[in-house]
Amino acid sequence: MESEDTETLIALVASLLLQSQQTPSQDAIIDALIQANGDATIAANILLSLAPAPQQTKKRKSTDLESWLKPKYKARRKTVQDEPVASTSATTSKTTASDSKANASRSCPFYRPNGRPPVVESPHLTSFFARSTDGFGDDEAWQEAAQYWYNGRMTDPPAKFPPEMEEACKIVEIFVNEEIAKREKLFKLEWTGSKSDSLSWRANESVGFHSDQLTYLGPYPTIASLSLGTRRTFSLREVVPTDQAGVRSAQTFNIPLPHNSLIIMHASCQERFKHSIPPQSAVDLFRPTHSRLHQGHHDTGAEPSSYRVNITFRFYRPDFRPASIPRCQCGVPAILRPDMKNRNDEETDRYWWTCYAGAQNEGKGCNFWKVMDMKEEGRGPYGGITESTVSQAGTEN
Ligand SMILES: O=C(O)CCC(=O)C(=O)O
Ligand SMILES: [Fe+2]
Repeated sequence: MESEDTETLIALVASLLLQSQQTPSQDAIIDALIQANGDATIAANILLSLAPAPQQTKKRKSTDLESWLKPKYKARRKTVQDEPVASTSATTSKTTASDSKANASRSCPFYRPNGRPPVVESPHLTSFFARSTDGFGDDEAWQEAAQYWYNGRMTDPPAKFPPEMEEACKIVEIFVNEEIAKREKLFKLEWTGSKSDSLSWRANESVGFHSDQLTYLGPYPTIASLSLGTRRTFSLREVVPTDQAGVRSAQTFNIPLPHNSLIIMHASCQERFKHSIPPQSAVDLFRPTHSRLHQGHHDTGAEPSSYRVNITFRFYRPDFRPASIPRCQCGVPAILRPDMKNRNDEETDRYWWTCYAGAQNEGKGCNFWKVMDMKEEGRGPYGGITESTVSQAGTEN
């Protein structure tokens, strides 16, 4: 029994119950499996014999779970795929954006992810905005790309930047480009300017350790992230390459993000670090300096609150335009991830295109996996945005 995979057992019990149209909670299934000593058929029968009554979810002592299932159960819930490498890849700053930007975000539609995302546990509300037809001229391809924001799930077209966000975006762009210009080291694969085509808005409790997917951003992106409201901590953890694993351990940097601060994840941050907003049992209440009244919404006044809004600015690169993104057998755009564990220098960097459909299908995707070949795929050139590209990216209708 111990050799059985917990996930498989749970899935087996659930499938045995399909006919009965019973959908017991995962805890109830685990409970029944414990009672049945790991036999899925017996566990299913136990659940079937229980009327849909409260006993069904009755929990055993946690020590049972601890001793028998917890290690595997925990692994399933693990929020990271790789283990924790080094360089200074992020800068923070107080921004000049005013509190009114928070007001703007309150009018946004939002999406609450259903259930538990399989890779990153992130209890937050999130919404995505795309800059009005800023997708390089005439097509709305970037709008389509943005539709896959929610864990690979196709959604309605994203909202366009409201005027307040457009204003905030322009302030952030100037600031980010000044910071990029100050940096001495430029990676060969990085772009030397940044223009934001998309905004994602999150009202967070926490976000698990992850590196942002590079699908439409390409390698070595610059990502700027504005924090409004309650101060939280931004954790940055190195991913130590496999060949250095025994030699040094991962470093974690904890960076406070007070209200109205901007953190810039510079080129190489997504390749070498994972970031998170860890859960906090106690937070300092944010005391707004003025009323947060917004048209059509309940006036929350200037009451202290534990609310935090994060607005992330991303530049969708033209050489990663949606039409050029490979689709897997599931018909969903593949996602681009760096090989974080096997990178020692830029020359040997590798990126993978992989199936993302599983994020919406209980982990069941296809086996699509392909190393990105920048040359063959016609991507680049890198090392800078030409003047004409900048102005093209900046075209607004
Ligand atoms: O809330 C934050 O500051 C981080 C959000 C984040 O990591 C993301 O949107 O990818
Ligand atoms: Fe992120």
